[in-house]
Amino acid sequence: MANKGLLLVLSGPSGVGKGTVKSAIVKNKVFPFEYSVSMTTRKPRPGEVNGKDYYFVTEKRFKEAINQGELLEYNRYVKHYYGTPVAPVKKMLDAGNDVLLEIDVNGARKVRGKMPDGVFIFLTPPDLHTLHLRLEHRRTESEDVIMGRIRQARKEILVMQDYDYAVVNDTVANAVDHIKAIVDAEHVSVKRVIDNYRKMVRED
Ligand SMILES: Nc1ncnc2c1ncn2[C@@H]1O[C@H](COP(=O)(O)OP(=O)(O)OP(=O)(O)O)[C@@H](O)[C@H]1O
Ligand SMILES: Nc1nc2c(ncn2[C@@H]2O[C@H](COP(=O)(O)O)[C@@H](O)[C@H]2O)c(=O)[nH]1
Repeated sequence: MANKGLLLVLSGPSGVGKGTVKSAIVKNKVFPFEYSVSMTTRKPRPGEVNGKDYYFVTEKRFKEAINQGELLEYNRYVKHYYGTPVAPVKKMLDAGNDVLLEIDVNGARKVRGKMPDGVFIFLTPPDLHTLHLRLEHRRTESEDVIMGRIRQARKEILVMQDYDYAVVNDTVANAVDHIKAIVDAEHVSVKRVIDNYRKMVRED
């Protein structure tokens, strides 16, 4: 059986650039990974595709997913629910693929509790003013929602200490380079090599 893939949890405040950095990694083929598509009750933004960016569902369906134990974690974030379907994540990891979760800090804390072997990366803005500007320039939320997200960001930045790595997204190229270095190092961490060795011996 294949060695298990790495669970990569990329978290950080809304607007810091998680999606942009993830897309740059994919576009430039920096390293291979499978993306965990989240479920949400928010409405799709222009250009977002159901099943690719998110599974866009009703609140009724989301609550059913919670009750059926379909989610690894979920959170209510500024008026909407977001959650990670557990089955595809486990399947992709078991197949030996690295899996990337792009989730908020509350969700990341819950994943840490369930899957402590994950690699937890906090993407941070150079400063809060820059974060505010990025959310404004993105033009996907009203000023009201942006203010809610900035208020949330002030709290979120304080939990950076619970992460394994902090990466400043000053430029996308820098952030991508740092994340690549982290993933490369994690692949050869002694803990991971020993875990895989033990698995190999058990299967022998
Ligand atoms: N390094 C950067 N320099 C300048 N602008 C950036 C940088 N990274 C991202 N941006 C811009 O900031 C905005 C927010 O980025 P993005 O949507 O990727 O954030 P996010 O963290 O995924 O947000 P959310 O959590 O709300 O989905 C986008 O308009 C993006 O183009
Ligand atoms: N706890 C979770 N948070 C998630 C998940 N998917 C996305 N997110 C985070 O929600 C906010 C808002 O996202 P947006 O797409 O509306 O801008 C952002 O911080 C995302 O990272 C999830 O499955 N679980």
